Amino acid sequence: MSSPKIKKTTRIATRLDLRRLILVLTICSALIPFANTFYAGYLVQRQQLIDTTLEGHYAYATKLARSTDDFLQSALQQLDYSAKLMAGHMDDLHYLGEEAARLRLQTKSFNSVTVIDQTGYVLATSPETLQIVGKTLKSAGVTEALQAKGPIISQPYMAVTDNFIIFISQPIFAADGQYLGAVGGSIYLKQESMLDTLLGSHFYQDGSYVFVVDKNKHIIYHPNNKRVGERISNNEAINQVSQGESGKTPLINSQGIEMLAGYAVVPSTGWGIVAQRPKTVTLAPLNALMRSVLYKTLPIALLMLLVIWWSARRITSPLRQLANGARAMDRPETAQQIQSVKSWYFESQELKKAMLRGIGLLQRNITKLREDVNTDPLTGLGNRRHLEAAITAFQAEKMPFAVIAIDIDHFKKINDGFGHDAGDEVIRQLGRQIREVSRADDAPCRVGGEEFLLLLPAAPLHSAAQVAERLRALVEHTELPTVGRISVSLGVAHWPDSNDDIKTVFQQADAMLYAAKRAGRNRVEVVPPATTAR
Ligand SMILES: Nc1nc2c(ncn2[C@@H]2O[C@H](COP(=O)(O)OP(=O)(O)OP(=O)(O)O)[C@@H](O)[C@H]2O)c(=O)[nH]1
Repeated sequence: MSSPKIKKTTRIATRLDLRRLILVLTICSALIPFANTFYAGYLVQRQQLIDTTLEGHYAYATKLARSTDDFLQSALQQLDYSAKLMAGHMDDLHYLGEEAARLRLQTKSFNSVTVIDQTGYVLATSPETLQIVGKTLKSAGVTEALQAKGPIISQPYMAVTDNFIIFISQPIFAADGQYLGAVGGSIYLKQESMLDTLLGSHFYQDGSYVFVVDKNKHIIYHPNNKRVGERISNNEAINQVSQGESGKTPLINSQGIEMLAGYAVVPSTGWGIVAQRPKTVTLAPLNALMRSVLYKTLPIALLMLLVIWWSARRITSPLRQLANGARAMDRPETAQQIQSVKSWYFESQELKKAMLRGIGLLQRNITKLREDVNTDPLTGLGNRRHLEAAITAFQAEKMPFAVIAIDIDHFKKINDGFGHDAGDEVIRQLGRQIREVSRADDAPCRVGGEEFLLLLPAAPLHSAAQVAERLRALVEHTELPTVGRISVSLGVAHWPDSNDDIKTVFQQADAMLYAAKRAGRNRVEVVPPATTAR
């Protein structure tokens, strides 16, 4: 009884023949390393690209922080120079206006310039269109400047002119050191300003951009100036830079977009400059490159698969044919089929040879077995099964035949007098003699202990009677080593001449045999013509 496990294994083996197995193994051994190398290569290049981009943005943010710092220092120096000139002309409003205009137009550092006295009262402006001359300003920048009585760069705030600005100012002192007021330049954060020149001119067209935040995480510069003034708290780069840290990091920005950012602090103000680029934009060329590599290598990979599949077919084809042959080893035509298998390589040749040897052996054994089944082991003549097969064949072919029934006379005495082995030898000897008088087509059979039948196809009754007589005489005149001379009695009949019914013909032959016994043995009795049907 086969176990479920063996059944399952057989089912799998039936589904998975050698060709499929080789194909699966080839795909695994060729395509998986190929895919793995391809993917690993992609990952390495991707990481390199990310690292290079981060490094580049960090270097860029650092450079911009330094330029911005230089610009602010330079702006303070320009204001300081003007403050010294204005110190001697605080009551000359025309002069102050001229100097403010020169400062704004020549340096182009500021969107506007304002001169105030020590109370915040506006003495002069450029441009004059500001319309704040004569007003006392209380804005954050002005208040900070008046309190500091020194150079300041304000935090961004909403000015009286309704502009979101940064106010940079220098104090004005008289020659005797008396504080007279301040001259300040404003940078309008939501309009075109020096910051655009400084930061926006470096704006990449490849998706990279720069923005600037103050210490409180308010945007003070952004390429989209609608975002100026916005406070951003959930951005890693801004968090770092507002704590005075410079560096680089991948991050998800406030809009939920993955970015690669470099950031640096402007030392004089604590502002943070962030240069960043969307990750997808950074990786897009690499993805395109990998796609192109894939498209170019795919045909080669497919060709390789095809070659492997074809080779697998060539290798497995003889094995497959041999396996089919192995399933039908008992059929006579299998040897011919296996002989025609083209075994083009050593292993299949050896397999083929071994199978042919095996089939030869098997078929010899089968033939021998078939013969044994129909043969009497003592005499080598046919047995009762052989007799029946012969009768069936003659009947089918409508082949007339004669029957000779043969029995050894007084065989019991031979057995009793010389032993069973001697008796056996007598039976064997009679077998040989029956064969001696038979033709190749005749069917000599041993059907009982010392009873024999000889069927003679196509032999008429009188010919069979002659054969019977020849056998009788042969036995009678043969001297046997142990038992000496013996004799046999024989009865002869014919089908269909003696009777149409085969069974009756055999009974007639038997009856003739016993008639011979009764008549004194060592005789041949033939069915008399009166009992023949025709
Ligand atoms: N040695 C040997 N003896 C056998 C074999 N088969 C049957 N016998 C013996 O053959 C004998 C047949 O004896 P009977 O049938 O009485 O006939 P008979 O002695 O030959 O006498 P008749 O036939 O009347 O002449 C018996 O003693 C059987 O035991 C066999 O295969 N070998």
